[in-house]
Amino acid sequence: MATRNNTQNRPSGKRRGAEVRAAAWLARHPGVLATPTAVTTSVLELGPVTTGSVAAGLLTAAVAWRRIDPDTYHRHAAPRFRAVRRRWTRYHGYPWRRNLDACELTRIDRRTGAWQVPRVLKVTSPTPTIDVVTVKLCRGQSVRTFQGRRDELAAALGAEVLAIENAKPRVITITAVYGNPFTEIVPAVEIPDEAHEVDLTALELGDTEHGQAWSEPLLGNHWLVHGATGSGKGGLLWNPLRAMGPMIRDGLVKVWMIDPKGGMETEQGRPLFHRYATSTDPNVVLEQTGELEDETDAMVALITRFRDAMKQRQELLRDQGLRKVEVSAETPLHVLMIDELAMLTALGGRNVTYQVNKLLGEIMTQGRAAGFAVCAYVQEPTKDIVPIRDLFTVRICLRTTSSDYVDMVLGDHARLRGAIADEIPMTEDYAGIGYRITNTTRTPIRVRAGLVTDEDIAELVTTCTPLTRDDGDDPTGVVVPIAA
Ligand SMILES: Nc1ncnc2c1ncn2[C@@H]1O[C@H](COP(=O)(O)OP(=O)(O)OP(=O)(O)O)[C@@H](O)[C@H]1O
Repeated sequence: MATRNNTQNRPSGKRRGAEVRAAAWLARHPGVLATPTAVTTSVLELGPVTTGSVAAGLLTAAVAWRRIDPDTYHRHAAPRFRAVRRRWTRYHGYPWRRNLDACELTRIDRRTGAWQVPRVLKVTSPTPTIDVVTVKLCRGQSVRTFQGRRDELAAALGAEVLAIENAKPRVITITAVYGNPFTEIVPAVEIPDEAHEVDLTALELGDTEHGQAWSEPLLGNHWLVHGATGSGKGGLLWNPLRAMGPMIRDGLVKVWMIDPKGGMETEQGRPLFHRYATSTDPNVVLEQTGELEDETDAMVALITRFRDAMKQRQELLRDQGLRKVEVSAETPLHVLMIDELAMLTALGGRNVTYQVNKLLGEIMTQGRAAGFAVCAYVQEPTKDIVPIRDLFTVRICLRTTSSDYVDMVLGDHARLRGAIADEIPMTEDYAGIGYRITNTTRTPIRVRAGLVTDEDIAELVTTCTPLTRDDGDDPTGVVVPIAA
């Protein structure tokens, strides 16, 4: 019985007629028919002059949009124009068939003898150097067929690197990266002269691959920065400090720095910090009560104090009937920076892990309106290390060691949309390069942080060390580490 059914369901071995195939193709590409039809109708009905004027008007509008507001143009219009152009020039017709054939990714149907070419369903082009191509496989192919020919296909397409993933049954996405848009080092961001020039809702960090300034909001946000060792996380610690330097100097921003990696990265900036704790410097642990027994306690104590300060601020706002803080010398923005959160949450022991996660959860759920922000830097973004991951509102993914980490940091399907941070080469030419996701369109954008040298940090310390020091006398007698 089964055999008979199989025989009945088997394809007849005959190809569909050419006119049926042409109709199916047109149904899949309605624009091919609709565009010339619309143009012809317009010429016949309105005349060539009016049609030409409308076309010229649309072109002028696009050019004007690009000139007047390049940000929104690059976010909304450019990816669409680019995707259409690339679809028809790179991923269609003869060039596409020839490339796949050269890589042995086409098939000959053994019954009909028809040449089968995996069909492009969709092309998106989130950035000028990244295309994401959704492809329907031929029967008998799998994602592994393509993954096995990845290098050959990259070479045939002229791409630097490809990432190939399953999207759904018999459908894959090919993310093609065409070169490094950052051929030159981006310098450290400028330190503004005065506090009023600082915009806490758009702190500059470097460049986007569109050649524009890359900024992120800190006020009302929490940052998660992920990158493998040597990926350039330092730039995302120092550039924001430079961008808000005058506010630190004038006491409008207070930075609480925790460096569980022994202070190698942050020691140079110590005079800038309102509070400071490292894992190795016993001098920063002042024990008045004898409660602080080791460096880890000092770091946990510092987070506790940060939380307490937030609670006090909440009370103040409640008393004043305010729901949100206005940054001022009386109510500054407090920023807790933790360089390598894993040292506290994964490696600090069960008690420390529990305390730190609880404190951070409390701070991050309640601190935004009160003017308390957290910036955490991690090499591994798994749930063990960052269980409170979803509370971070700004996330940046530099070079990473695992493809799984990309979605953990940037959100579901970020890698499918083109953020292949795991394919960023492990060389210094690519340090500081990573991806962020735009909140409006959810498309990934490649960014590069400014390179902050020791001289740049020294300049920051010289020009922006706070004018007055608040040594933080604590009525409880627990003295947390004090900078400088
Ligand atoms: N934005 C950048 N542009 C160019 N080169 C950079 C940039 N950032 C860092 N680098 C280079 O990469 C090296 C490593 O950077 P960095 O120390 O910031 O990495 P990291 O991610 O903090 O590493 P780790 O986690 O091991 O401390 C630096 O010494 C510098 O030469």
